[in-house]
Amino acid sequence: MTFQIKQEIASCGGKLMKLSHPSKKTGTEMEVNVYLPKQYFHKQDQSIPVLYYLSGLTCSPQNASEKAFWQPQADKYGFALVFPDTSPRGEGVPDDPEESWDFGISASFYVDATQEPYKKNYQMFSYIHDELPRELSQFFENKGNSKLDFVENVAITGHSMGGFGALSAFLKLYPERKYKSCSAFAPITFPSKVQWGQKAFGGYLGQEEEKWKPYDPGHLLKMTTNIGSDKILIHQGTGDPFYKNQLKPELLLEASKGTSWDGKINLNLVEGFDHSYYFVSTFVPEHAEFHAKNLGLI
Ligand SMILES: N[C@@H](CCC(=O)N[C@@H](CSC=O)C(=O)NCC(=O)O)C(=O)O
Repeated sequence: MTFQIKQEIASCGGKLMKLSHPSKKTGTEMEVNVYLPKQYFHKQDQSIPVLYYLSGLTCSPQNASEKAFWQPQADKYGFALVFPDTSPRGEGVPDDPEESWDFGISASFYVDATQEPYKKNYQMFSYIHDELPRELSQFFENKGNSKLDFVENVAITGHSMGGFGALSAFLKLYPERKYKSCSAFAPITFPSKVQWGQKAFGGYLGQEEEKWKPYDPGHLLKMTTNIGSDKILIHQGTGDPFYKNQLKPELLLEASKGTSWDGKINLNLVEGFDHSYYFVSTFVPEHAEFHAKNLGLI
């Protein structure tokens, strides 16, 4: 299995690679964008770490590649970026029976579905955190002057549904500390408690709430122990139309009380910002610095 290079675009000091590959996990062709920072093009002594960015509902790998302005930050610190897709797509992939944008295609919630008809293709957790990093490592091995580390020295972030995906994966895989750091922009923080999450978890995982807990940051905080000084960085705009009914970061803080994550969630409520990429791009430099520190770049 390998990647097809759909497009290579010079961007900032590096290059954005638009790739696609057949995924065993989803049974579909998956698109993914990878930004190679300027450091990649000059021989490095150490492997270049990778930041994974998970996008929100309705997105493809293009939204953040075009509008989040991560690329100058990747060049500044020397990390690569991976922008995966938000769901499987294509012929035969089941979508939302209600034809809404909050479930189905481009709304996978990054879980491994257990329910019909979704379980065949919606294996996004395994795809993103296992298959994709392995495949990217193989593809980039022995290419270019520098090594890229897609597996070990990695961090994760995301926006909205993708913010949830980042928190969920960080905490779910925390015992092995797969991701060195996690941040999120306007994430869905406690999906079991809000309509978007209940619909998605119900559809992909079934109606039994117990089955939702292993993906829900609000529960995962209680199921995994912070081993030291790890912090989670979150920004949330107060002018975001989804803030009070779907995102609810205060619920996550409440859930962290009395756990090893108490005081470790750095929630920044930012006055007036909405849910758009104007908001995301404003705070990308702060998140980039946070991850660069945790990836040992500064
Ligand atoms: N189409 C919807 C709006 C959908 C939306 O706001 N999507 C966000 C993520 S929401 C949570 O996951 C997004 O990132 N959109 C892409 C973009 O480029 O802004 C509506 O009609 O309200």
